[in-house]
Amino acid sequence: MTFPLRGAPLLRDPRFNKGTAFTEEERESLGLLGLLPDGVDTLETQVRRAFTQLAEKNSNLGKYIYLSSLQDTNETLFYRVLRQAPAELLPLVYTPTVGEACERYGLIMRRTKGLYVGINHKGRVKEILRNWPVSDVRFIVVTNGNRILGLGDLGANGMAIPIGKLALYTACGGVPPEFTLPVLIDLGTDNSKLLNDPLYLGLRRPRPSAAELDEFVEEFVEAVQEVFPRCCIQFEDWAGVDAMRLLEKYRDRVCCFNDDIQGTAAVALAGLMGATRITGKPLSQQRVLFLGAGSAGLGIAGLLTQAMVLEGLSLKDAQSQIALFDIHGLIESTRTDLHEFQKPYAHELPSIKDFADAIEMFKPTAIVGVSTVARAFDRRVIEAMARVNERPIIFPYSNPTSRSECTAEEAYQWSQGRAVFASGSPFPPVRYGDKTFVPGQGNNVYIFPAIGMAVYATQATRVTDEMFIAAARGVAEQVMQSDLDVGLIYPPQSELLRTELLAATRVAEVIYARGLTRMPRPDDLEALIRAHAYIPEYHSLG
Ligand SMILES: NC(=O)C1=CN([C@@H]2O[C@H](COP(=O)(O)OP(=O)(O)OC[C@H]3O[C@@H](n4cnc5c(N)ncnc54)[C@H](OP(=O)(O)O)[C@@H]3O)[C@@H](O)[C@H]2O)C=CC1
Ligand SMILES: CC(=O)C(=O)O
Ligand SMILES: [Mg+2]
Repeated sequence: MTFPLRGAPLLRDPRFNKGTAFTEEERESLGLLGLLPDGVDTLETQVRRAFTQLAEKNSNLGKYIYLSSLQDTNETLFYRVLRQAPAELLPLVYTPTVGEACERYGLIMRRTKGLYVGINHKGRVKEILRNWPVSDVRFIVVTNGNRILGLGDLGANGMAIPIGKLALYTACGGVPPEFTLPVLIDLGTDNSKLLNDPLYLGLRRPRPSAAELDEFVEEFVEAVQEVFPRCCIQFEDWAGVDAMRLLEKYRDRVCCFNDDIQGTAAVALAGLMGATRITGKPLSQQRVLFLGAGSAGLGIAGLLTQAMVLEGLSLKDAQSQIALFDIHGLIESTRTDLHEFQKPYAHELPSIKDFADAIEMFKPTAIVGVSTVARAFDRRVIEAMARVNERPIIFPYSNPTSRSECTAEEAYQWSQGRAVFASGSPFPPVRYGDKTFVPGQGNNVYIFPAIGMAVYATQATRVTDEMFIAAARGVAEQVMQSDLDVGLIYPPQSELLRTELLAATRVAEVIYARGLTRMPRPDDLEALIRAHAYIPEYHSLG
């Protein structure tokens, strides 16, 4: 059978385009003569050229735009480049640079990617989904742009987040890119700066009520079930209250998960598992104080208590070892402004308005920053942690870097090199005394691609918390003593694909054990996962 695409349209198709790597024979048979310079490159030469071009861009946003254009032009080359240097390129296609890309999306836009599902097209969502050129979509990452990283409401500019997350499904989890679809549910924005920006590309209307939001999301979820029946939906960067409500509504009804709640929970759990190997205290003896009590905080608290229960604690005891502190102070039993999902952690504690005071009172072994508030872990906070712990666990998880609750340098300096540290966005190694610490990145990027791969390879029908615990264990088990020796509590990012394929295997074990797929169980799950992993290489099209 002859290949259906030819000539210029083939060069414009990122999935099949090889650019200068089309062979002489392919150029003859596919109508490409004269459309390319004479030289025939190997993929390796193209990779070398791409890295050289990338190095010539003198800002991170410039590098982001370059990589985004590469994705639009030649998908194989794009993923080959990402796979070659994940640790170096993740900060460009993902946090922190993706945050800057979202803030300036109207300006940097070249070619559109993904689907925009606008509330102005209510009643027509199926029609919009059918406009997507692929009929077998397996993964949608969907945001409404209302809580983009820690940057707040960025409206339709939030599209860069699903695009970035799905690129990582492929780069770090091995999910073939043709099965992925980034979606922006455009409900308008309350961000007046965007509404007044002539280059803003989203719907210019205020955000709807929660009831209207729910009704439109219901139409979307129903439409996905009909148009893409094998699709798993990943909710991403919704405002906390919406995120919690939608997850509760859909988690048992369709194949879906919320990355900010469940993915973040699993990466925090993996981090704590790594930290226990340094501090010598098991999970069941950890006391965790959160700054921020939204989707990420409550997600982590929930999964952590489940993991503590698996270590033998009662649910009540596990919950008593967790406390949350939000914009109004410590969450405690006399507070009358709490959401239902916060109440299990509203213990009989004094009313405290200062985070460092809360540390002195609660004596946590770990603090987790999911508040979006830059520098909230100040010197007093870190020193308080260092006073009540020999090895204080400090996790400033807010993204991007500009929202991090502290830097790695601050955590190590103010704790005299005793902190066990990981942050949502990356920090370079820190020298303290005669030791160099390598800060880990406590980011759900260690988890969602692994969940995606496991769901894809097994055709799972649901995503459960138990699968996230398995993913966390799968990541934690790959941390080497040599990593811990330099303070690194996650596997190195240079090995992300290998790490996530193994974590995916652990998740697949749960999927089969719980009957969450109708597929027969193969003997070798690791081989199943490996066989499904996308490899960025050219195939003969002649
Ligand atoms: N590292 C990772 O993998 C991940 C990191 N994150 C990051 O975590 C952060 C929060 O995300 P998420 O939980 O989804 O967001 P939410 O909006 O759901 O929650 C934010 C929470 O922080 C609280 N908060 C705001 N200001 C303060 C303050 N000054 N002091 C104390 N608490 C405050 C909010 O209180 P109130 O509601 O009362 O305003 C709310 O409880 C973001 O920066 C995000 O990028 C999220 C997911 C994954
Ligand atoms: C990492 C992530 O999902 C967030 O910051 O929202
Ligand atoms: Mg997120």
